[in-house]
Amino acid sequence: MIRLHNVSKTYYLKGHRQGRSGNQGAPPGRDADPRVVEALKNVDLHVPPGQIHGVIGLSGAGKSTLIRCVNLLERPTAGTVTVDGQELTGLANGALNQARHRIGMIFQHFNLLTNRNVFDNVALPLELMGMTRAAIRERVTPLLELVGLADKADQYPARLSGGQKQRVAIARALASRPRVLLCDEATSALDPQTTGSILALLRDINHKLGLTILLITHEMEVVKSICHRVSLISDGELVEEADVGDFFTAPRTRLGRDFLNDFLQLEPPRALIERLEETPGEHTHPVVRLAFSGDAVSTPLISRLARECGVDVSILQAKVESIQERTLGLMIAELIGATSETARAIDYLETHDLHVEVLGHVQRDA
Ligand SMILES: Nc1ncnc2c1ncn2[C@@H]1O[C@H](COP(=O)(O)OP(=O)(O)OP(=O)(O)O)[C@@H](O)[C@H]1O
Repeated sequence: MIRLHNVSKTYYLKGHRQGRSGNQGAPPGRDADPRVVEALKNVDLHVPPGQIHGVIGLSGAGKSTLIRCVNLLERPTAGTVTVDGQELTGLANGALNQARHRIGMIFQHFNLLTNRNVFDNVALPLELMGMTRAAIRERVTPLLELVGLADKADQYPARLSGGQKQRVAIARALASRPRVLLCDEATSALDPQTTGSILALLRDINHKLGLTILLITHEMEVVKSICHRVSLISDGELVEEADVGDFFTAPRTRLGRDFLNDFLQLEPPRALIERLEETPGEHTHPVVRLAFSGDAVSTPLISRLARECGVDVSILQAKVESIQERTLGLMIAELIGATSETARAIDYLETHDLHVEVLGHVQRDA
């Protein structure tokens, strides 16, 4: 439904004269011109119909640029953008405006018109499309019901809460019956409870209307609550992409692990971190992070480790998370035993579908 192929976006800041700096396209490094910002670098992204896809990254990573390239609010410097089978990067302005009717967008700060009431805010895109007042009413009324604001049609934005404003923005984004909804940090200005209700609404819309949703966020809670798939962006590049359950079980990049550890607050105690050594020694035992889902959650693996591998397990931290339909167990533990026994224990865990990450090794008698 959404396909970005080799998309790059470079901003040339004031003072830079394109084509004369001599380092256009130069790899970033000591000679890179600070007036040239490579906000996106060769991004490939595919979001199939009906998927909720989250892009997460730190501030300045390129999230906003990425989502704005999808409806060409920002025109990519290179690469192609295809939405619903139509290559937008190849369209002239008139055709692009038509194509944009199939792409709704919501923003962090809602972007409502303060001098229009709720009904008229939602009606605006339809007015611009030239629809009659009667047809507009027929379209807007059920949308206000869908977002739970049927009784607020005559209110002005100033008298609405943040969550209600975002509901109006969602109804407005849906007015032209888009196939795709882009969400630019849509819950970042909302408190946790309101965030939850807006995410539930987005999930509901995805389900009821089969709408494909691409969202950008810096909040793992958003990814955990509604995304099917997640991409990580760092310094303009997509560095990791995974199903959300797999990402929470075993992120593949350092950035992914940092996001996850920050979110889960599942780190070994500080005193232990200070004693962790990277390589095993003669008298060390491993400290591991275990992630398990499915049947493994309810299997008494820890007692079996003791019985079958002769290894004692000292649990330092543990939690169970629900990632949509999936239950995920996470644990930080020391495996105490002889080197050959702890190695066998790790093998045993891996063959029982646990993801094992060795965080380091500590001296046995320390
Ligand atoms: N219009 C612009 N002109 C010049 N540079 C820009 C422009 N927009 C973004 N940038 C730069 O591009 C890079 C990516 O910015 P972008 O806003 O896409 O990141 P982000 O991940 O959305 O960050 P945040 O979460 O803080 O909004 C940054 O270095 C930013 O300074």
